[in-house]
Amino acid sequence: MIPTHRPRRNRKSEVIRNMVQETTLSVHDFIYPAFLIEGQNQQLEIHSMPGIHRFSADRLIDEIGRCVELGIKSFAPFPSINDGLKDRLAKESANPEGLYLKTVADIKRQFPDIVLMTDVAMDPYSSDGHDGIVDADSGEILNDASLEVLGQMALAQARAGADIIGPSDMMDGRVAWIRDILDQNGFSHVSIMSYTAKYASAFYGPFRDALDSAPKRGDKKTYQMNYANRREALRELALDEQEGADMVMIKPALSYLDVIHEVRTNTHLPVTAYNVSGEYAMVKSAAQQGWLDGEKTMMEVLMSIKRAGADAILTYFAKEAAAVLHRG
Ligand SMILES: NCc1[nH]cc(CCC(=O)O)c1CC(=O)O
Ligand SMILES: [Mg+2]
Repeated sequence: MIPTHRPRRNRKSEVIRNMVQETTLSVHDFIYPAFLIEGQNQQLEIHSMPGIHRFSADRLIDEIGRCVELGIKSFAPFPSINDGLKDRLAKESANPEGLYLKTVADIKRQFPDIVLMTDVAMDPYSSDGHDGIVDADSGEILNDASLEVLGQMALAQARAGADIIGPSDMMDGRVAWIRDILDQNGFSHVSIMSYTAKYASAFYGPFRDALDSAPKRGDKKTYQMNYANRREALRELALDEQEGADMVMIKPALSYLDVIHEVRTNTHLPVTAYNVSGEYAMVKSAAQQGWLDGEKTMMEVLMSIKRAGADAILTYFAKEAAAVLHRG
């Protein structure tokens, strides 16, 4: 029997393959997460994230300059805060003279046209290493008391020049709370990209190493989602839409492509995905062993996240992938 249908005809040359390609990847899709530390002229590689560094502010500004040359225009900085500045209420998070907010303001002064997305969560500044306030007796993460802290943090970030506020804390009601505080204070132009479906994931390990932000006791399962659940992501989506999120995010990305797809088909908002530290580490470590082609795997990973339905991707691969895209 001779086949009457031959899908292979649409794959017979590179030109035809490109003609019928359904999904594309561009440097505009990337948001580059970056790690900030105290000091001057510091650039320390993160052991579990080969090729990714923790930069002092001056070096981070140089790094952003290099990325801008490659066409990357969106950045998500995260601070590593000295232990002496951490406390139960994460007070340092709203200090306009602190490392994070001063650097955010500096970056915006140097690069007024880039987009800076700042992180709202207590963990980098919390002596408990949690995203919300920990009740000293019960160990419970206090939702509504945390909103006060998160709201002030978001407002301070907007004052420092943030373009997008990225609440990664998973407290209930924080999108509406932050939206209200921003609007009341003249920041109605500042966007919110909600970490809408953020799962309690082992893939955050290298990030917590980089920032020394792991929980001191317990885990994050009472606020981050159970990775067995997909419908719950749609409930979080409906709430974030109602509360005024401008964009929604799924995190992590690779083990959650079904969630990305589901969210994509259930919202008109832009959908983003966070290709997290552990996902980066997996590819890098296998590539270092010579077990995978690192570059090809990277491009396949990023394309798959777009194919699942993401409009943009937070990824540690941004710089490397931009170089590949430039090469063509
Ligand atoms: N607010 C915490 C936060 N913000 C971003 C990440 C992880 C990102 C990554 O792994 O790349 C985490 C870790 C966590 O929830 O413990
Ligand atoms: Mg929520």
